[in-house]
Formats: sequence, C-alpha cells, structure tokens
Amino acid sequence: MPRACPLRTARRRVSSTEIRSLPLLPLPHGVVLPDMVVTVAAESAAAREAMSGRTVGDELVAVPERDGHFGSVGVVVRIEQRGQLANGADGAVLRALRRVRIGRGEVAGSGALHVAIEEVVEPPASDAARALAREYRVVAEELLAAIGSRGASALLEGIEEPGELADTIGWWPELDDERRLQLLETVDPEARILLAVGWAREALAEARVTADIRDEVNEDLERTQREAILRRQMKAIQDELGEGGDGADEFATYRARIADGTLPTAVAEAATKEVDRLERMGDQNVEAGWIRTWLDTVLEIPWSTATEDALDLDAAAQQLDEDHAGLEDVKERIVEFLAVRKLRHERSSDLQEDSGARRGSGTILALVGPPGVGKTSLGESVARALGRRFVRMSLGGVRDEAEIRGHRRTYVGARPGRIVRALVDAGTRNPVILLDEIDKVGADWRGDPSAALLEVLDPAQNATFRDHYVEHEIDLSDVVFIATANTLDTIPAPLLDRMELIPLEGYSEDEKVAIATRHLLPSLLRRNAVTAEEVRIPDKVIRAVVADHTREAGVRRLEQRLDRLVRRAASRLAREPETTVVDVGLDDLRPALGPTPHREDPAVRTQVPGVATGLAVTGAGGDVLFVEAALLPGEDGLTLTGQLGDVMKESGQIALSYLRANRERLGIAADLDRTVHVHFPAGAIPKDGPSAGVTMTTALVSALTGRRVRPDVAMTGEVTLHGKVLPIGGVKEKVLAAQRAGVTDVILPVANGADVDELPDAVRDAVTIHLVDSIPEVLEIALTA
Ligand SMILES: Nc1ncnc2c1ncn2[C@@H]1O[C@H](COP(=O)(O)OP(=O)(O)OP(=O)(O)O)[C@@H](O)[C@H]1O
Repeated sequence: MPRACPLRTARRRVSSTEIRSLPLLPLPHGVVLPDMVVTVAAESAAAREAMSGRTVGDELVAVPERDGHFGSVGVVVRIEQRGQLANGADGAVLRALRRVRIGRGEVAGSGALHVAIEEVVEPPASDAARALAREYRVVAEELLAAIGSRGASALLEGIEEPGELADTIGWWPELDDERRLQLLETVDPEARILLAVGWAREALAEARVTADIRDEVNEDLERTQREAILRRQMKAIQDELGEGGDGADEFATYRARIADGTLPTAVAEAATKEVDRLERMGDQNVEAGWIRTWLDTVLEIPWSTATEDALDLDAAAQQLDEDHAGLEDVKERIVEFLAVRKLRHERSSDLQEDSGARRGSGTILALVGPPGVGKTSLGESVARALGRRFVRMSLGGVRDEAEIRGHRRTYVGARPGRIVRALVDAGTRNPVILLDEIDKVGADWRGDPSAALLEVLDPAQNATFRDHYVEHEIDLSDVVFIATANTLDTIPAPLLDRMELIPLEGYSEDEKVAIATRHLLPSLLRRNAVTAEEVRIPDKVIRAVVADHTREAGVRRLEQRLDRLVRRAASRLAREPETTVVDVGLDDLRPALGPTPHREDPAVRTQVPGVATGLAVTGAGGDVLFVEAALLPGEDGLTLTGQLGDVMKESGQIALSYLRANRERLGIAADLDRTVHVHFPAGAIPKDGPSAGVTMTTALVSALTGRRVRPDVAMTGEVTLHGKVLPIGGVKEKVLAAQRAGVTDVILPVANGADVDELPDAVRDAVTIHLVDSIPEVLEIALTA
C-alpha cells in the first residue's frame, strides 16, 4: 500500500531548513512520474486555486491525493501551456521534472495551498542497481516486441540512470495506479528498479499468453476460411465438369455413417440434427467448418468397436518375458493384475449388484521409476498380452483441464480432449492407454487437469465420462489405464489412491549388459538392416559402454550409444563392398562416442576435510551428492545452502545439536560457538528429505576434527538427536549410484538390512555394505585416522 500522510496545515512560515515551497496541485486520479507530459484539468477548488494566476514556465508540485490524504512524495511540474480544454474546463499541459519530498503546508494569501519541498538526492547507482537496469532493458524490449511495438524501445536508449529507467515502467498502459503510486514513493533507485523489473516480467508473461491465444484463434479462423474458399472452388469445378457437386453427396455420406448403427442413440440423434443444420447453412458460414469438424470427430470415435481380450495368463507371462529381461517382481505383479481382471471378467454376472466391481478392473497400474527402465515398453507388452490396441498419452506439462476433457464447442478453436483423441487413435473403445508422466501434470489458472483425470480413472464415474467438446457420455470403463511416473512426490494424493504402484528401480551393470545383448542390440541391428553376423559387438565392449559412456539408472542412453555404434558399422558395410564383417572393439569407442564424460569423482572431492559423499534418489534414479561443511568466524549458528527443503534443514539442525551434545566423545576440540556452514553443491537443484542426516553429520565432524572422509565411502541414513541412524528408502538406486561412481564401501542403516538382501549378487560382490545403528559407528568407518 502506498504510504499517505495527512496534510499538515500549520499556519506558520516555512522553516529555513526546508528548501522552498510551491503551490500544491492535488491529483485525485492518476499519478504523474518524472519525464511525463500530462494535461490536467483544474476541476476541484484546490486545483483551481493552485493554478490561478500561474503562467507558462511556472512550477507547481503535483501530489497524488487519495481519500483526502496526500502522498509523502510528489513531482515538480512546469506549466508548458495554459488554456481551455475541449470540455470548457480550465486546464494546462504540464511537464513533470523531478521527485521531491513533501513537507509542511501553508495557505498563502491567494488561498492556494503551498507546501515545502525537499529535493531528493538519489545516491549513486549501486552495481546491483546497474545489473537490474540491464535486466530491465532486456525484459522491456521483449515486452515491446511481444506487443508489436519494437520501435518504442528506442525511448529507453538515452536513459542511463537505473532510477530514471525504473520510472519508464509507469508508461506501461496496463500498470495500475496503485503501482504507479508505489513507484513514485519508492525513492531509492535500487528498490525502484527492482519493482520495475518484477512488473515488467509479469507484463511480459501476460503479453505472451495473450499473443498465444490470439495466434491460436487466428490460426483456426484462417483454416476455417481457407476451407470455405476451397469448398467454393471445388463446387465451381464440379459444376463446370457437370458433376453436380451440390453437397448432396456429403450430407448423404454423413447420414449413412450415422445410420450404420454404431453410435449410441442420443449421439446419433444429435449428429443428425447437426447434418440438418449444415445442410441449411451453406458453405459461406464459418460455423459450417466447425460443424463438420465436430461431426468428423464424433463419427471417428470408436463407440462400439472393440477387440476381444486374450485372457491366457501363461501366454501373457511369456509375452512379458520375451519383451523384458529381469524385472521378475514387476512382471509377476503385472500377471497378478491380469489374473484379477480375468476373474472379474469371468464372474461379472455374479457381481451384478456391485457395479463398481463389475466395471473394468477397479485399479490402475502405476509404474514408477527413473527414465529408461522400461515403463513404456511394459505398458506395450500388457497391451500385446491382452491383444488390445496401445496408445500413449503424454501428460508432461499438461496444465489445462481442457487438455483432458476438451474445450466447449462455443470456444473458437475448440477440439476434443486427449482421452477422446486417444480413443480415436486406437480405433477401439477398449485400448490400453498409457498415461505417461502422470507426475508432471500441473495445475494453474486454466483449471486442474488432475480433477479431470480423477474422473477418468474412477471406475464409479468413468462409464459416463463427458468430454466438453463431444457433449455426450463416453464409456471408458473398458479401457485399461496404466500410468507411469518418475516420482511419487508430485502426484496429487487422490490420484495416488486410485493407483496400484509398481516400483521399478535402476539396473545394475550386469542387468544392463543382459538387456543390451538380449533386447536392445537385436532390435537395433534389425532397425539398421544388418545381422549379428555382420556387426559383432562383444559383451566386454557393451560393458565398457555401460561403465564409461553412460551414467543413468535405465538404459535409454545406452540404447542411443549402441545405436551409434551399429550405425557406424552399418555405414562401413555399405561404403566398403570388400568388408563383410565389422568387429566393434574397445578402440572404436572413443572415435564413435567421443571422450568419456567428466565425472564428479569422490576421490577428488574428499581430498580436504569437511567433504562427505552422500547418496540420494532423484527423478532420474540414484546419484552421489557431496556435502561440504566449514567452520567460520562469527556468531554461533548454522547456515545451510544449496536449495534445501525444510526437512533437510531440520536434519542439519539435528546434526549440529548432536555434535554439541557429544563434543568430547567425538574428539572435537574446535570451538562450536562459531558459524557452521553446510553446503550441498549443485545448488540449482532443489533437495529435500531426511536421508542426508548421516552425511551432514560426517562432513561436520570431518570439518571440526580435520580428519578427512575416506574417498571410497558413501553413505545415507536419517539421524536422530541421540545419534541413532534410522532407515531410508531407495536402497537399490543408491547402492547402484555408488557403484557407478566408483565407491567401494556403502554405509546404510541397519534397519535397511532386508533391502540389502534384495540387491543383485553382482552388486553385493562389488561393494561392501556396512549396516550401522549409530553415528559413532559411521564415523569409525568413514573417517581417516
Ligand atoms: N528390462 C528390460 N528389458 C528389455 N528392454 C528394456 C528393459 N528396460 C528397458 N528396456 C528398453 O529400454 C528402452 C527405454 O525404455 P522405455 O522407453 O520403456 O523407458 P521408460 O521407463 O518408459 O522411460 P521414460 O520414463 O523416459 O518414458 C526401450 O527400448 C525398452 O524396450
């Protein structure tokens, strides 16, 4: 809120410290900022008095007046012109010169109110203000370009001072008066340019959305008009050829399609009405195009076309095995899911009363895991096993409810939502629809797509799903929905409740090599039209690609790298007729794939005391992360940096409190009443969770005692105030990440013992797992002597 102070009208002489006084021109509407030229009507008595007897060249001070209060800052204005305005009122053209603070007021002999003004001396611009000014220039130019007013940016060119530049945001016509007032009263140039940058960015975002909507509308209108013109031309040509193109054929075709008995009665009736309307309307009407699009959509929806389910569970299990190496648990759970479906199907007549149980499967499978672990391809396998069509629907970045449920037909550019489009793509009413990246659905002012998804996924409601565009109920109860997600954190709870979660973890090196030889390579060879006899890639080469040229939880990048090797070999075969076999060896990796990518190496990072190697799970799988701790002079306290969430900050506090309480036992001689700084590098990535507790504590003890952390040790675990180590999630992901980073020893909470038993043998052979119960045990293993 702008600051306002009641006008003080003490009848006394202006004190000598107040520099000068000027007649006060009240501004009940609008705000005048320095450098503006404005026309003002002397409407109120106060304004008339202020202007009476003033001529061109005289100065006044213009001060915003709101609810009988004057602001504390005004602008000195010079009269440029006097005269009558178009409405007969007395008026003047004023040029605003500079900001001044308003002091005491006094009524002069003429009856006009004079106020003392104090010149504002702006401090020299700081570096921060100059940086903001540069930023402002960039944003303002983009803003002007977005509204098609590029030339106007020249106006900013001559303005050097950040404070002056900030005032130009006041010219933006959409800026409201309250903000203009705030701008006027913000005397500090750095604070002012900061405001201007923020508002300019906001205006830019709005202008972009408006431009997008305009483009969409124009595009649709253009398309409709173009279609109308083409139809007219087609008709003219048909007339010329004597083919009697009076459109009768088109209507007859629509009517025949409606009459073929596949549409539900209500839909058939509505469609017939639309054909009648179209027939009456004539091609010139833009609406004709919209009706045709609607009819085409409705007629394309597979209202009653369905595939017959193959419910042979052994065949399904075999299909899943053929398509995927490993993943035994996952495949087993999918077969269980199919078994339940089969039972429901067979017993559906017994379940007549319970419509929820009768319809569909009741639950939705959700495959959750890092990228490239085979979630999409498992979905495809399920479709193949059931003998159903498969459609993938990517939900990444969907923020608009209409994306799911369609736009109403009254909306220009309306079209059906993705669910309907997926059914049309499948061509059957009972496909497998993969809702890809359900964790990336977001909500904003356009509505919440997850509400629409909830309806789609709810067996009690999805038999009567309504798309806004189609305007009729569509039965989705026979669709099998499978969702995929990288993480559960961002999935709204009500959606999660509907889903049966199947976690997929990352693959170990051996598993990756097996997937590559059994699945990826054969299909890559086929795709590049060569055989395994012609292009030979031995296991040791694949292993080297896995270990040195990829660093991922899944096999997506591995597939790309192998594809590059196969393509190079295939192109050699094509170019050199004398070559019949290409043996890809270790020496070929560097020329084909480039140097091995740079790694954050724990051995390098932990060369100084105060750095410990932790393990974390991100949306992309497991990863190592380093925690740095340092002791600084200053007040006692804890500084945590690196974009940490609240839970992580709390575990920092816990670590420090534990150290304070156990100083002697831990051999800490350093003074703990100083500032302790803990930083998580990769500061651009937000991090949260309690599992970095042991890593923080270890880094702190290392910094405080000067003992380095062993370079080959990585750790994870939550810590309590008493130094107990509690269990954490994502053990397999974390251990695999440690192995990829060349770590040989991993410290885990003892309560995670069961997870360790589940690790592949090869992984357990490669790294030594230490199960610990308390911090002293961690330090014993992790710190060097
Ligand atoms: N266990 C496996 N056996 C055989 N092939 C696999 C296995 N896991 C992954 N793949 C293959 O790896 C490739 C990438 O898998 P897919 O696209 O299914 O990953 P995803 O988990 O869906 O990833 P994203 O989350 O990025 O969509 C595919 O070619 C897939 O066939």
